[in-house]
Amino acid sequence: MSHVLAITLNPALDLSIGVDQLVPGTLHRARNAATVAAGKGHNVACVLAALGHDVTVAGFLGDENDGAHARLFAAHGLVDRCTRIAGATRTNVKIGEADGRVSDVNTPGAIVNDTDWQAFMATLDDALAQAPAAVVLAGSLAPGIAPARIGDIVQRCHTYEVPVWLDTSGAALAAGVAAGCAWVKPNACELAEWAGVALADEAELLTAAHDMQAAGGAHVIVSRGGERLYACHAGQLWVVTPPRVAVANTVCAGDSLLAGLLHGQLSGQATDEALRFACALAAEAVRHVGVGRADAPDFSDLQAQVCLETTPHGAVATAREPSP
Ligand SMILES: O=P(O)(O)OC[C@H]1O[C@](O)(CO)[C@@H](O)[C@@H]1O
Repeated sequence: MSHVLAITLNPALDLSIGVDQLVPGTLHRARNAATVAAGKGHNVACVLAALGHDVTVAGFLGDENDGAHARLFAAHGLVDRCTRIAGATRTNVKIGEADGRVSDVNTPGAIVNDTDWQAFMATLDDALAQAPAAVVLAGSLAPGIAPARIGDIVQRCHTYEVPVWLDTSGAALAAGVAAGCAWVKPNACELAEWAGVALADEAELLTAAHDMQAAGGAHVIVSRGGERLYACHAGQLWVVTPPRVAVANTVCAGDSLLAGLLHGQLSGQATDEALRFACALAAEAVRHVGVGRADAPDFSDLQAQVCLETTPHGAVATAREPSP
């Protein structure tokens, strides 16, 4: 198995609250509530560790409340290289309704100053010198981190010849793509924001994905919630239809997808096999709070239910609905 460095520049404590139905402006009595240590890179790290990889985590954690993250890292055997900063790691609120819909309120996070940044970059150099097989750079930027710094991280990874898997949004996504990443995982909204246009249909979405490849994302996978997703990889367009599952909580689906795909690549799986595994892992994740589990008893069935189609890049406009 491989060694991976997972970077989360703005981690969070996720406070998940279950209500029957969210009615803005009214009092809700929650059915349940739980707080877990999270953040996109950390979630990816947990999945990869469960799949047998050796994972180091880096980024920032507030020194006032790092206990939950430290316990998470210990429980998953993650090597903790996170830079402690003054203040508290943010809490993000996830309100889940009985029908599986989730409303997210993601807060800004503790401020990262220049000294914190220099400390982080020194740690990054150290971690890259250990020759990880890949770097995952995922999530939003904490206040104080300029988007251009994503480009600095990617460049530093190039110096050590380590491929970067990027999952972020807005100006940080643009900076990361421009610096050149191995894989980029925008969702459809993030891709539209990057392209600067509303993506009215599938053809426009695929054009934007190919533009992202041309701009520096060598391979691009576009996630679309429970709908079929698209992967532009090695001259092919892959159209992947997920299995239908009862949706309980969608929060970690994208992180599970990215981790599953990276696991497939690191394990030498063929593209179709890796996409099938990743898509099944994302579907498994939405059945409960938290990341997808490949040890779920019906995981092979989920994999078998993933529908894959492929066409050459030139045929993007004709990507079809899967056969019934
Ligand atoms: O960094 P962002 O984009 O605010 O996203 C953070 C959120 O994303 C998640 O990692 C899920 O993808 C949550 O655990 C977390 O609250």
